Amino acid sequence: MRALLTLLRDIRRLALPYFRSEERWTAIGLLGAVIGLELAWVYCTVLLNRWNNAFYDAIQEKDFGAFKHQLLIFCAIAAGAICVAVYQIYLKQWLEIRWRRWLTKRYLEHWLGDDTHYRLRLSGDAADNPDQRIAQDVSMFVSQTISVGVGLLGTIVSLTSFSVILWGLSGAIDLKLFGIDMHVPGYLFWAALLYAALGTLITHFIGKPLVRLNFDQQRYEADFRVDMVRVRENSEQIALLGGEPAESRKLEGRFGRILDNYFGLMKAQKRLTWFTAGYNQVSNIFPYVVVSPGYFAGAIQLGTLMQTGSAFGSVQGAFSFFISSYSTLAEWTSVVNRLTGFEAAMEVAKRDDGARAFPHRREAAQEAALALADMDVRLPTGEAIVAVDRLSIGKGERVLVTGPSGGGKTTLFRAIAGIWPFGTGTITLPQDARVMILPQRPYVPVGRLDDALTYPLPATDFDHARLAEALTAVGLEVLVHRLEEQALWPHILSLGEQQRLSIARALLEQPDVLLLDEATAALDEPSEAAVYALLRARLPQATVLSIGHRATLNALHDRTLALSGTGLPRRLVDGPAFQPEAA
Ligand SMILES: Nc1ncnc2c1ncn2[C@@H]1O[C@H](COP(=O)(O)OP(=O)(O)OP(=O)(O)O)[C@@H](O)[C@H]1O
Repeated sequence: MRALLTLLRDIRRLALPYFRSEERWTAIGLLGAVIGLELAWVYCTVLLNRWNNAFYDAIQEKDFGAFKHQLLIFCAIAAGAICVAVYQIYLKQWLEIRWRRWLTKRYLEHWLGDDTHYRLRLSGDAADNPDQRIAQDVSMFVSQTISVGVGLLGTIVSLTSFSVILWGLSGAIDLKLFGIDMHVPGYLFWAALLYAALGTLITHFIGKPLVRLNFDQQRYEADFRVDMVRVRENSEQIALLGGEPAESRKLEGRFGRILDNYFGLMKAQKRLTWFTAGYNQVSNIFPYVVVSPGYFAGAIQLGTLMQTGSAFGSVQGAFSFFISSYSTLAEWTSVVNRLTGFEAAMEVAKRDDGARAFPHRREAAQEAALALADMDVRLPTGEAIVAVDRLSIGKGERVLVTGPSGGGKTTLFRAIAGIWPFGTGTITLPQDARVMILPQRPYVPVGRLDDALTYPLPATDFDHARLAEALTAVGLEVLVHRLEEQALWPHILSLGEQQRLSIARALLEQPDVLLLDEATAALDEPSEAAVYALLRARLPQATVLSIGHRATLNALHDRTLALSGTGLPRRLVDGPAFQPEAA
């Protein structure tokens, strides 16, 4: 019961925001229309039920005139029912796609805002496969919420209408139970209720494992898909390393989980279908078995038998809503659980953001380009890896940061760039200073080269001549005529070319603080020196902090910082470049 209440609360929390959003009037209007059409559908079935009585009476009486008249009435009811069915599906789909558009946009904003996507990755497996949550779960949630919600409403209305009809058609019955004489009015209604309640209990008992199995199935499918995308993205490395057998083993393992779970699903579904299919078959005949004694005793006409049978079927069918929709409900429950988990994980990631460990203070009167104070950079496990007591770097200064591999240099840069949340301390920058970080392996999006060059700004923000000039300055003049070409640039460009491209990006963006994390490591030494000379010439005001291991970098910088000490945390101090001990 507690689980049901939690589920209902989760559904409400996921569904309500759309109906309170700026689109609320269209949303409410569409929902109202869909509900109205559902009620119209129930009304058609009530009319058909009444029609049953007159139609079968006409047959029994061999009254051809009445028979023809009833056929005409049937055509009118059927025409109405067809229109209702067509427009209900159409408007339902309309509501679905609008709701999905709104919810997808909202999730994308949450996921991509405040570095949440990165923080979710840092926090591990809290929300597996966000892509699947946004692409598939949102769609399933919307369509299933509408169909289950409207279906449930239709069922309740249908139940009420047919219960009244059935109660009116059904006489009272006198029973002797446990030696007590009982007078049961509307006994057919109670018979339908008992029949359906028993069925529902058994269905729930048999079908319970489906919720978990559906949840896992979606997760395993997504893991399998993501691993294949990784193979595609790293196909060159895999081919070079001859990693195909390893990948194949891994993918087969992933698929094995899908398979095992699917077998579980099949077995659970089979068990459930044994019961529900049998139940549905019995349901076709059960009402007539219950009502027929009255007919054979001559108490009721054929028309009344047919109408009562159909009303009984409708009441029992409505009571059995749970049975007929169990698989959908199970799937819906797992979708709701996945989306709730995703929202909760994003909330946690954002809450970390609220208590951001490294507040970036912006001060108008700040003299230094970058000041670090009392910093304690930590790993997600809480272990401190880098400490900075007090450090001030002047405008235009070129600083080389050195230290042992794995010492925490990149992590320190992440903290300065504002994306690393673990640790304490203060980072102070001038009011409008722009910070840009260039990693060793730059992100080069697929698409047009000019968009890749100016990423994340659109290429249209720059004129062609400027882009061509930036490319030429970094030695990529051969690419100038391909600026508008769409291609898989991350696979086409060598790592050195990608590093040059990202230097060109920095020339265009003109940051105040430029962090180079081994951003020129793929270039030969003279080319690297040329790039640093270019940066000095083109960005003379920019403060440049570089991480690098080459001794030649010393001469290209004004100052050197080193991570000192052997134990953790290592302290960042002014001093000679870190020298690895000879092995
Ligand atoms: N997301 C993360 N989760 C857990 N540990 C991490 C994460 N990122 C980095 N680390 C760990 O932090 C330590 C420092 O890593 P970092 O990349 O900052 O080192 P580095 O000094 O830049 O190394 P290198 O010179 O080899 O590039 C490493 O032990 C690394 O495994």
